[in-house]
Amino acid sequence: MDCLREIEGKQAHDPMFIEKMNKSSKPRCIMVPGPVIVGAGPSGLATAACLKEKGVPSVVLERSNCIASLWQLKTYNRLRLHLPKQFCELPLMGFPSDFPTYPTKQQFVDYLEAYARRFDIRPRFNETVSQAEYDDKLKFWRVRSSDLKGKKVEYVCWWLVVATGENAEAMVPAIEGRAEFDGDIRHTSSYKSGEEFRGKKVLVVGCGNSGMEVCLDLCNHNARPSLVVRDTVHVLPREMLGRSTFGLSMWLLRWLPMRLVDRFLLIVSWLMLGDTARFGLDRPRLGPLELKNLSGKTPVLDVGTLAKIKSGDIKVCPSIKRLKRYAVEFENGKTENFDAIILATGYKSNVPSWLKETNMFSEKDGYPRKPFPNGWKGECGLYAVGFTKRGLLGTSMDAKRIAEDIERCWKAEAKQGQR
Ligand SMILES: Cc1cc2nc3c(=O)[nH]c(=O)nc-3n(C[C@H](O)[C@H](O)[C@H](O)COP(=O)(O)OP(=O)(O)OC[C@H]3O[C@@H](n4cnc5c(N)ncnc54)[C@H](O)[C@@H]3O)c2cc1C
Ligand SMILES: NC(=O)C1=CN([C@@H]2O[C@H](COP(=O)(O)OP(=O)(O)OC[C@H]3O[C@@H](n4cnc5c(N)ncnc54)[C@H](OP(=O)(O)O)[C@@H]3O)[C@@H](O)[C@H]2O)C=CC1
Ligand SMILES: O=C(O)C(=O)Cc1c[nH]c2ccccc12
Repeated sequence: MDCLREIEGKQAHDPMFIEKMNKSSKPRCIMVPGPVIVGAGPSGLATAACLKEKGVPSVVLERSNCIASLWQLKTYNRLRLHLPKQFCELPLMGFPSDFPTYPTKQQFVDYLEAYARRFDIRPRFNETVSQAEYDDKLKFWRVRSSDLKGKKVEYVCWWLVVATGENAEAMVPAIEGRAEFDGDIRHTSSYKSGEEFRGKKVLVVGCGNSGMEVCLDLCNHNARPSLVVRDTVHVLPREMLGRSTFGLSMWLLRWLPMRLVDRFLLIVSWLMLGDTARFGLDRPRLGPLELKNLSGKTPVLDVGTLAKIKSGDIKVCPSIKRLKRYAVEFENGKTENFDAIILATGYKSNVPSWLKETNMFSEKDGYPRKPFPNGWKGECGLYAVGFTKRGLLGTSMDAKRIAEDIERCWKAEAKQGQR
């Protein structure tokens, strides 16, 4: 017996054994009276704040070690909001009045930190949700998370709010010959500044807002960027007629049909930017707002990149065929040398990797199946915030609706409890 006790005592101090026990033993179970919110980005914070204001407590789980990890850890230094601040504020607390129209990334992060403090939202950091499943017998959600050491916890709750975002994972395309290329290849989510590419020839793949702005940043740091454009794209000036293009569009949409507003945007863009097709940027057949509405594809809001394309500082290239040691062969048969490649190829949702549910969320793209504005609510207490392809404005709408809906059930439960 003493011998067993001695082994037990030694094991209690053996990190290898503790690690093994943590991994193999049953997860600790925590009953949560209110909803569990997965993700502490703007969407998770907005939902937690709206719930808090209605007296509903929640638990926020975040895989990273900070709030708004997309903004703090995965964006480049020169980033600013590209919609004016009044279209990007979260419910219940506006931006400080001394913020500029287009706040910098740091200002936006400061605002979110202040927002979390104001509503006393304290996410559980370094907890990655690996599985969430509805228990049909018990009528509860079971949400499993694991921390950095592999220690598992199971949260049991009535409501589950998915706030993991449209940008949860980088989209990295398979490119033939990738292993052969000897230069640096990275996604925009790990690009900070053109400083480290000074003097280098860099190929930027993808011409969404990230790709266009990274090219400009590279130019400003005396690197030599080329841009792969494989499809059509709408480039609009960020401002027109002394107003933000986005604000002006929203205002015009109150009076005019979308097609007419699109026509207007295209005429003004043509007057301000010229014919973008002349520089290798063909426009889609549908107008910018109609395309955004139908497919979710965001128009590029130009902050100076187009001028650099016109001046020849940024070269436009076709799709990549394959990579070689220090060169890229393009679909048109031409080969050119490059020191580095930056993939500005976008992001994807990670919901299908952890949520065991397929009625509300599509397994294909990890977005709610129901189109806007009905995608926020599923069955059995399941909700989605921030999957509308409408930026922070969409987040605010979802968060308010979700909090109202949960509040109704919460109050009904409380009444039943009193009886
Ligand atoms: C470069 C860039 C600029 C943008 N600029 C604008 C803009 O100007 N205006 C605008 O309206 N929108 C903009 N957007 C859109 C963007 O989607 C929103 O700004 C916003 O970040 C969305 O918030 P979110 O909380 O839904 O998602 P995120 O900010 O991505 O937050 C989701 C959180 O969930 C966490 N998470 C993911 N999976 C798990 C898991 N399994 N377990 C636990 N936690 C998890 C992530 O770590 C992350 O912190 C921009 C996006 C990008 C990429
Ligand atoms: N200042 C701001 O506020 C900024 C906002 N954003 C926002 O962040 C979100 C993500 O933007 P972003 O990172 O640009 O991603 P996007 O998804 O908007 O753009 C990705 C681009 O990459 C292209 N692409 C994808 N795969 C390939 C490939 N294999 N070869 C060539 N091209 C490819 C796509 O082309 P195709 O269309 O043909 O698929 C598309 O043009 C958007 O909502 C955007 O508006 C981003 C940066 C700045
Ligand atoms: O940054 C984004 O992509 C957003 O989701 C917000 C946004 C930018 N430009 C737009 C045009 C129409 C609707 C939303 C946006």
